[in-house]
Amino acid sequence: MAENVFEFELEYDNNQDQDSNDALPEPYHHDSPQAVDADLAAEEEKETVELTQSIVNPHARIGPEDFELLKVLGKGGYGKVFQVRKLHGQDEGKIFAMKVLRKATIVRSPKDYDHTKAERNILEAIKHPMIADLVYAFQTGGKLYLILEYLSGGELFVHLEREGIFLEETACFYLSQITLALEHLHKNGIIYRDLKPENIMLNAAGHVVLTDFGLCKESVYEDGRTFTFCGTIEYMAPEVLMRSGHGKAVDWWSLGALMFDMLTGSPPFVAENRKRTIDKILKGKLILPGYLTNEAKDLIKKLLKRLASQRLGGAADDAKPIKSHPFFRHVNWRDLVQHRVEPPFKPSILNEEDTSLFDKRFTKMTPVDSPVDHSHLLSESVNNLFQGFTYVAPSILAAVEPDDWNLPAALSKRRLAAAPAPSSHLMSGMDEP
Ligand SMILES: Nc1ncnc2c1ncn2[C@@H]1O[C@H](COP(=O)(O)OP(=O)(O)OP(=O)(O)O)[C@@H](O)[C@H]1O
Repeated sequence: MAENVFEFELEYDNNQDQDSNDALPEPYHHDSPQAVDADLAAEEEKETVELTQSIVNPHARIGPEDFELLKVLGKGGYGKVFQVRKLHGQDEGKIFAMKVLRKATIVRSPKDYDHTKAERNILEAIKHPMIADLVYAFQTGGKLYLILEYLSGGELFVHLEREGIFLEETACFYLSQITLALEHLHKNGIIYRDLKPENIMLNAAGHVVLTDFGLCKESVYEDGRTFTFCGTIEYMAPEVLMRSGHGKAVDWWSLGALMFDMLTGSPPFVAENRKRTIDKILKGKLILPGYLTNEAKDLIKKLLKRLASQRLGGAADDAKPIKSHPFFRHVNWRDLVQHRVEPPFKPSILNEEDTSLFDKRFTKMTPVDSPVDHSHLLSESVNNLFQGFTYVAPSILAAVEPDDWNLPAALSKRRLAAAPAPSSHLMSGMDEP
């Protein structure tokens, strides 16, 4: 493929980008009284359910003593994620992912879902083949431990980084599975909100599974670093960045940003710093490379409409028009949800414990060579974290030295790649929407 195929400019140009259909109207400014009113109105309609041990496993007595900590898998904005093995009772020997948070709440909009069906159990609302299964939860030492299905295929975007970009057919498979997961959450009144590459994982067979489920999380980090926008912002909808009150359509914007990323190699609006990235998301011109098919261009344009009311998926029928868009014309949605469609590639893993597809900075921490008591070396907070666990792998002890615990989440290569495009000229064959 020609070298310059992927070179294109996403230059922010104040003079050209004010497409009147697409510019955000003034009342969307986050300091405006209208925006505040919208936020308050939205808050009033919300129902919040805090995830607790009694909600997730009301009948089983589960605690840290039931798990062995094997590896660190990753670190998000809110806490670390470990690979664990269940030691006793049901699921004995099975591998899970364990996420440590201070607190997690699921926020639902009651007006959006069918109460008779969904209100029975919040867990039903988040159960779906394309959403990580929450199997157990327990609380101890002021922390919440969520035991989730272990997704050994790693982050989808690790595979994308390896490939550079995906063929449209490949992207179509992943995007359609993500669409199904979002549609399910929306039907249950839940907005995912934080759709971004790091949250899209693959299971052992290569099917998409979203981690989280619109959780509102509280960080385990103790220095108050919990900002709304502490992580990746490149995939966030304009109305999220403007804090102007937002609905389900925010997830469809993120889907559009992911689609753009999968097909071109970087998110649609990137700049050298967060402020300029936000500026571009709010006002920058969307430039689509000419090698995309018309169907792909059309869907991206319709998902990246700045006004949520004009965005595909922004109406009451939510995912319906997205699923019937020509880009997805070959998708058999029924087969897809039942995992009856062969994934584009199968992750190469040896067994269910395999962590080779995870970031080695986490999984290959220098092992501490003797199983001695390291507690005197660890800070009180780290000590508390491991209290009660039957076994903590030496590599985990090495991985959570107090200094490291406070480091910001490691930047993925892809997020680093979300730097400004160096070229200052438009490549040939570029289309403008
Ligand atoms: N169920 C899982 N199975 C395997 N690995 C997982 C699982 N959940 C999360 N991880 C790994 O841990 C990393 C951090 O998780 P995650 O992004 O969900 O954390 P977080 O604290 O919720 O942060 P954020 O909200 O910033 O994404 C993921 O990028 C992934 O590599």
